[in-house]
Amino acid sequence: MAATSPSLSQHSQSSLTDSPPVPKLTSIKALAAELSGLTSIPSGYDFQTIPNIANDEAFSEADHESIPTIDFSLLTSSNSEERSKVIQDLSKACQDWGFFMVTNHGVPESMMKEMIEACRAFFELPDEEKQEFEGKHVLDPIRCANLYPPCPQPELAMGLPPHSDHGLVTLLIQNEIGGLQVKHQGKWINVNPIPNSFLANIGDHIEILSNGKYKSVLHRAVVNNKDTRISIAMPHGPAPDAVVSPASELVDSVSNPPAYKAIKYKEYVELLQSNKLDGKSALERIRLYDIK
Ligand SMILES: O=C(O)CCC(=O)C(=O)O
Ligand SMILES: [Fe+2]
Repeated sequence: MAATSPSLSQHSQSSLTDSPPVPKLTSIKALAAELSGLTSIPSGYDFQTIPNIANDEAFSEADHESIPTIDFSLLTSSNSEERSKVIQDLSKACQDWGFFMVTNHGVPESMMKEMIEACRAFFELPDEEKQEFEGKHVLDPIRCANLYPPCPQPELAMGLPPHSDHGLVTLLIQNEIGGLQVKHQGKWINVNPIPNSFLANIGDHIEILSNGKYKSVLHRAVVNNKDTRISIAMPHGPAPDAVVSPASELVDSVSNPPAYKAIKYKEYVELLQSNKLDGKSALERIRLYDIK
């Protein structure tokens, strides 16, 4: 798994897709200053004009549909029944949701808060200083910090457009402001941050390795008109030259043939970049047949 070193990227309430043209703003500070006097967003930031995001699918706020929670401490419980139950829950979460909250993980709450505050302080730095930390390539080991300032017309904007993560597993910490939504059974479900928890999600390469059993699920970040949201995503991927394919133990040529072509991780990322961030296009390209 890739280690992490700091490299921070900043998202705004604009969509990160490449069209239509947006006003040139170099930093979140510039953007926030620009927005403070505005009651509506500049037209180029209106995500409803972007074909991939327009005509949005159903959105659900139903309380009963929420991301599963895994109590990490139970994974090492001395009680084997408890252990086997949480392992089953974890497997089910990876199959049904591709996302789960992790509680009782042992990372001190104070450390998680400090990371969020360090991230907030980072975004206050002058642009020249921030640029020193920028990753040069998507495969540079990164810790990706996201800042979503308040937006005057949140219903028209998108903090981060729908995508799946390309690595193995991503761990995310966030401040207390919600905004992340996960696609589940055709609907966008709000993730309500549980204090002091990590959010884990399966990336494309676990979907490949598990032959489609564990799902790499679309997610996106929406914005609001009151509070600044901060999140730090820590992606973990295979080595760049590792060739990833469905695990031989999980396939058989008759009843469960491989559903994905083998591909080198770095070639996959290049494929992904050539297709832009519009959903699961790279995964679709190497899928050999439809899986449910
Ligand atoms: O800000 C968030 O909650 C989502 C971040 C994310 O999905 C990513 O960085 O890949
Ligand atoms: Fe993501």
